[in-house]
Amino acid sequence: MKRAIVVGGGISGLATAYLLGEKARSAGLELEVMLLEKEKRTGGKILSIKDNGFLCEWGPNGFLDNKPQTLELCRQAGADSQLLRSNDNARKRFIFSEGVLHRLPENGPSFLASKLISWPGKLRLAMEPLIPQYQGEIDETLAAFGRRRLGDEALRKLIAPMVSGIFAGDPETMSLKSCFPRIAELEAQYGGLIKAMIKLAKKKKQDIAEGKVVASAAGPGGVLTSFRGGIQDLTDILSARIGEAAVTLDEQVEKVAKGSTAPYRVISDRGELEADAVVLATPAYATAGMLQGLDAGMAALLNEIPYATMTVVCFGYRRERISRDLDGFGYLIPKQEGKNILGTLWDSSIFENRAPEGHVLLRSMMGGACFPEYINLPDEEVQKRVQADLKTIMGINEPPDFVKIFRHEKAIPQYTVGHAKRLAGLEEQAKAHPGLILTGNSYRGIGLNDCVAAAQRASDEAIEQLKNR
Ligand SMILES: Cc1cc2nc3c(=O)[nH]c(=O)nc-3n(C[C@H](O)[C@H](O)[C@H](O)COP(=O)(O)OP(=O)(O)OC[C@H]3O[C@@H](n4cnc5c(N)ncnc54)[C@H](O)[C@@H]3O)c2cc1C
Repeated sequence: MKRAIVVGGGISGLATAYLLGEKARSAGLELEVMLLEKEKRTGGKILSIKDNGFLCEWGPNGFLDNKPQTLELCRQAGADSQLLRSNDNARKRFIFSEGVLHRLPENGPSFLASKLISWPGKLRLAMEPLIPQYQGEIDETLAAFGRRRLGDEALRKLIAPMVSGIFAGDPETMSLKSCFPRIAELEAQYGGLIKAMIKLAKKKKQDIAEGKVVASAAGPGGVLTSFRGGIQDLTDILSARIGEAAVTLDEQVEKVAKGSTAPYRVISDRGELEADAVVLATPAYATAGMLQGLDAGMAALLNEIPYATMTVVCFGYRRERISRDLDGFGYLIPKQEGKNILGTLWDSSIFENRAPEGHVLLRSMMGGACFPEYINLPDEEVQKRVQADLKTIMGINEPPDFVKIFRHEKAIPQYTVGHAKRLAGLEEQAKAHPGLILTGNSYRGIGLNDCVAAAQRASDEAIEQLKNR
């Protein structure tokens, strides 16, 4: 029997191990799949903590249903009946600018009526179709792209908060084509974003008229989806499907070397195992450590991928303590506003059952690539700063009734300028190691959907290699 070892039990590793087992079965391939995880639990960045009736997400709080990957995996693993869609009002998102929470406009008329962007800023945005298409060779930053196509104000108030909301990133360093490849493609294909929107809307209308199936996700980003027990249900279900015997916890892989009876030897703090295929679903810096001896060139490229820090601050309040409505998803804050937090998610408005009866749960994010030093603040200082910001932004004068603070020293990989070149280098060098596959959020997308899509590709590649061995 052949053996495949998956290292790392976050969503990427779990999805890869589960899919590998399923694909091997349907291909009639006799395969032992093993997953090694260094912590005493699976889930990686996914962890749903229940305390005093509150459900606090340590990392992600869901995935968007406008891409099919995670939904499809849930269906395949028999987890779809337990899915929980976010409330409809979670479509309403806000930006805090110049002392006011502005609703993020969703269409042309609401954009014109919004006071978020000034009239000169709106005029500059309206000129977008006249801006020539990018002809440069260099990997453009998100900031350069935003300034060039949409103007400085849109960059500050729309693009930068979005980049901090998704990547906890700094638009001045992040690569457009690596972070948002679709946007780069739209400019290349249609000559501009407004032109692309008009053409795509026309095509959608035509498709509907011709009776073709068209994605019907509510809102431009789809519907945020989780589980009643929190997003950890997803990784718990996958672990259970893979099977207790195949998942080893508390085992830290130290090295991947050439094997003697099989192509690879996986060396951990517990011993050694030989494998026909190895999938490393670990963060880039951890993968670099494992590959140092086998391929120093790959390790060097992996070490070039930086990570942003993040502090997640959960505050629970009795509902009557908050005078404003919490009808929405929450808000993001442009850096120029000089606040401590990057934004706040109104978690108990997004999903039911995130707070006990008569209470609300707010989750604020601090740090990111723009404020790396915040990770070192002690709890009392974090709480003081978040309270001060919530007072100015939401008018909450009282201290919270419930507090939980989580720190991620290496929260999210940053796809900075040069990321695509690094990936091309890794791909080239990986050709020397057939059956050694890298996956996870360090490469082609950090969303749960991206991790599951990458797991599909990794499991396909592993099956192909195993069949040919
Ligand atoms: C605060 C926060 C909020 C987020 N919000 C969202 C959201 O709402 N929606 C969304 O789609 N995405 C969100 N993301 C991104 C998403 O959570 C991650 O990209 C995704 O969970 C990463 O999964 P992964 O399996 O690739 O990596 P990880 O979850 O980091 O898993 C890697 C695993 O490898 C293990 N490991 C490391 N080294 C070793 C070793 N030597 N041996 C064995 N095991 C090892 C680790 O312990 C870990 O379990 C968020 C991220 C953060 C930090």
